[in-house]
Amino acid sequence: MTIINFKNVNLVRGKKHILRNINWQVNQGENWSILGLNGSGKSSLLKLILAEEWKTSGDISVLDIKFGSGEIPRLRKRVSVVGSFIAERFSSTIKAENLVYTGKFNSSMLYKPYTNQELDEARDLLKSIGAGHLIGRTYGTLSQGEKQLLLIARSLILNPEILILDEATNGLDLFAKEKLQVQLHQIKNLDKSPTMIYITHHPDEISEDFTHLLLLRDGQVIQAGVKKDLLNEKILSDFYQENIEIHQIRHKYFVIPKTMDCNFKMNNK
Ligand SMILES: Nc1ncnc2c1ncn2[C@@H]1O[C@H](COP(=O)(O)OP(=O)(O)OP(=O)(O)O)[C@@H](O)[C@H]1O
Repeated sequence: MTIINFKNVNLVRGKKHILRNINWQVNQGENWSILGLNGSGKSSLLKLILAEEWKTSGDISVLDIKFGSGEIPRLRKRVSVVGSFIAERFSSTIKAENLVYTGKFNSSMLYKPYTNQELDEARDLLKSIGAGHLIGRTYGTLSQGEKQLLLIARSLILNPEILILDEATNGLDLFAKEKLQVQLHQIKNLDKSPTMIYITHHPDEISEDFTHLLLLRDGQVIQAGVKKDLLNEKILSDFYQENIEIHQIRHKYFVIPKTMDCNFKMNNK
C-alpha cells in the first residue's frame, strides 16, 4: 500500500513558489526523515499532507485517499502530528490528561466533559511514556520538554497510521532527546506501528529507525531514497551547497561544515 503519494505537486502563495514539482512516494514499512534548512518548505509539505494547505497543482493521496475526494475529515483521524504548530493551539489552562484525550478527536479542545474513566486512558498513556508525573498539571505551567511529552502521548491515543514529528526535539534537553528516540523505537516495534515521518534540521537526530530520507532545498526535492545511500559527504555537500564532513558516532551522523574550522581559526587569530 502506498502511504503518501505526491505527483508533480506545486504550492504557490502570492508571488512565492513554496514547493516546486514535488514527486514523493512513501510505501508501507518505510519510515522517512525530511531534512532541510530554514525556509526550505518542510512545514508547507507537512501542511499539504494534513490538508491544512491546498496544493496549487498536482496530485496528492494519503492512505489511499485522493485529495479532492471529500474524505479529508476521515483522513485527519488517521494522522497524528507532534510539533510546535500543534503545540500553540491549546489553551494554557487545559489539564494534561484532557489535552492528551483531545487526540481522540484530533481537535485542540474537548467539547464536553469526560468521565474519569475515559480520561484514565489518557493517564495510562502518559504513564506508559514516563510522563505520569504530569497528570493533573495545567498546560501553561509546563516546561517545553514537558509539553512535548504531552503531545507525544496525544499523538498516540488514536493509534494513528501516520505519525509526523515536526522538529519534535525543539526545547528538549540532551537526555529528553534520547528518550524521545527510545520512544520512537518502541513505537516502531509495535504490532501495528504507524508510518513515521521525522522532520528536522539536524542529521544527528535521524535514528536507525528511519529507513528513507528526503532532502528538501528551496521548495524542491534534491534527493529522496534509501537513507544509507544518501547520508554521505558527496551528496550532503551537494545538498547544502557547502563542503561538509560527516562524523559517525555509534548510530548518529554529525554533519560539520568544512568552512567552520577556517572561520574558527580566523576569529581566534
Ligand atoms: N502563506 C505564505 N505566503 C508566502 N510565503 C510563504 C507562505 N507560507 C510559507 N511561505 C514561505 O515559504 C517558505 C517555506 O516555508 P516553510 O515554513 O514551509 O519552511 P520550513 O522548511 O518549515 O522552515 P523552518 O525550518 O524555518 O521552519 C518560506 O520562505 C516561507 O516564508
